[in-house]
Amino acid sequence: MNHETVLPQSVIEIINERKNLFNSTEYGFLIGEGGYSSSEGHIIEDSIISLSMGKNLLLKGPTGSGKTKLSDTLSSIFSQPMHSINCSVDLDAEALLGYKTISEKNGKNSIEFIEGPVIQAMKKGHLLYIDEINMAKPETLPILNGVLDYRRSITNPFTGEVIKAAPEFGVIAAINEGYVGTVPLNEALKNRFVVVDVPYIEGDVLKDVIKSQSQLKNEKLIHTFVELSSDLLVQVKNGQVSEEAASIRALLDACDLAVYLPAKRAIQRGIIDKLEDEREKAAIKNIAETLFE
Ligand SMILES: Nc1ncnc2c1ncn2[C@@H]1O[C@H](COP(=O)(O)OP(=O)(O)OP(=O)(O)O)[C@@H](O)[C@H]1O
Repeated sequence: MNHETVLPQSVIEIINERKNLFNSTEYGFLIGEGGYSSSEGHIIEDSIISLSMGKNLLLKGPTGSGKTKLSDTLSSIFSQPMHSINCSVDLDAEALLGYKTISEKNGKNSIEFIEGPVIQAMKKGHLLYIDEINMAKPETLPILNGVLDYRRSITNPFTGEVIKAAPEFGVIAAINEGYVGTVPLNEALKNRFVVVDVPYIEGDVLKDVIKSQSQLKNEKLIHTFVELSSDLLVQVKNGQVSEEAASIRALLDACDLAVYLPAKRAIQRGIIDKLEDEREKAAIKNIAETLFE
């Protein structure tokens, strides 16, 4: 069975309201194959409602849990292009807002400002996706405080231009708490978002995601990979292995490889060898030995 999420009437209405802001008429009410899937319907519903009401959305979940997929799905539901920022310690105001450059026109040099993702998304009324927001240096992001609160505006420090966001502008950020290199998100910044947890999917929903996103078509193997994932999640909950061991991204890699490699070798390459801790690796190898021939 394909798990398509039929959006509740209230959500369809709010999308319809919001749609009046756009020219486009093309968007899907069914989130089907290839889109974000979850047995917890509230994840998609709450995200849509929050964005529709002009709230900033913070997706919180471990690596490979579908945060980017959910953002892409929201972008297609709203028929709204998305501008992305990948945060790192090197992220600076220029990477967010844009930079000045010298350009030549009719033999004359002039200084031109190339708009960055924040200003483009604000002016065009697009979505802004801020990935790994807790990887940025704490002093960099406060520049966005005015963009993220009721003011929805910023004074571009490079040009002096005051930019007021178009009404349909929306912000989605993603955070992977506890991951190496992350810093706790500044309270004032966190306070400007509504938070939606994005956990790893399990069971039939996971089976459908494997079927639609992996090249693996062998039903029995797919079933066993779903069991593997469920066992890994138990180990994560018991603190035996780190959260990323149960990443859906890694699982999909292993499923793909299992089309051509024996399953245990596919798991070694796709899941085990991505980890550092020898005890963790041995624990997962052990589970794989018991499940796969
Ligand atoms: N619930 C889900 N529905 C559909 N696809 C999913 C889901 N969870 C994970 N995936 C798939 O797993 C892979 C990883 O997902 P994605 O890149 O969205 O994770 P992420 O949470 O953004 O990871 P990271 O924190 O490392 O950036 C993608 O191929 C995505 O399609």
